[in-house]
Amino acid sequence: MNGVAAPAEIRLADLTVSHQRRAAVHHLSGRFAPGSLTAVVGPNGAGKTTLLRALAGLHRPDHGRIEGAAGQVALLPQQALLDRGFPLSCLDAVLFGLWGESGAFRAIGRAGRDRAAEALAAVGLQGFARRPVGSLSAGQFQRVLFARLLLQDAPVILLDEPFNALDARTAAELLGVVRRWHGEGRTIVAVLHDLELVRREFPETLLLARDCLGWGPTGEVLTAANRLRARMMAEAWDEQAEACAA
Ligand SMILES: Nc1ncnc2c1ncn2[C@@H]1O[C@H](COP(=O)(O)OP(=O)(O)OP(=O)(O)O)[C@@H](O)[C@H]1O
Repeated sequence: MNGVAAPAEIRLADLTVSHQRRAAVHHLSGRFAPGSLTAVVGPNGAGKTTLLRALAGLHRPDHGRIEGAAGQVALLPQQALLDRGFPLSCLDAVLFGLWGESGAFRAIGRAGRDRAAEALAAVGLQGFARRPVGSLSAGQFQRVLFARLLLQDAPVILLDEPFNALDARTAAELLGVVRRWHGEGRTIVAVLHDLELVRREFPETLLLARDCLGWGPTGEVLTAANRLRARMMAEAWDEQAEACAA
């Protein structure tokens, strides 16, 4: 990594995270080893996005603890959850990545703007600095969000459905960026639905169905029996059930 601190181990201890008192992640314990590359998979509503947001410090646990993540993490949010209607240039969108360094209301100097332009170029968006993000295709916008992660240069990178709805070329190029981050020793956690991709590229998998159904080497976790259990749990979810009191 370019002078970035090595990632610490991230430990989850009996973690429960809820929305409106309904548990989305339920008593989850385990660890992301430094430099590991982990896929988080599971049915719709399994708590995957909620877990990533909790790791990023955006959602407070109801119960249990997350250790080792504070100050280390950069998050790629799910594109479908972002509003692109506001007037913002690609360069400014990338510069948001420097907020942690500069503070929200401090001027960003020439060096920061140069780094943002370099990050745009690194994801194939030379000449896009002034383009409004609202005018971009889904693939171009995802490249902008990856450029922002490049600028953040964090030891731990959280990716929420990073390749969803992308053309094959963009997906392959952004996968190349993820491989490079992994090669640099960063810890990477990615929410994914494409199990072929997970089997091919991700050595570790966490299978979530609000409860943890498996966390370890991908081949051992993504068994037919575990996937069936995840589907059955999803079918049985009681959306009115409240978070357990423990
Ligand atoms: N802001 C919210 N307010 C209320 N409930 C929420 C909120 N966000 C998520 N939930 C609920 O929490 C549960 C887990 O949602 P989450 O988005 O974490 O699942 P997911 O595994 O990422 O799903 P998907 O694969 O569909 O993106 C779902 O039942 C969802 O409806």
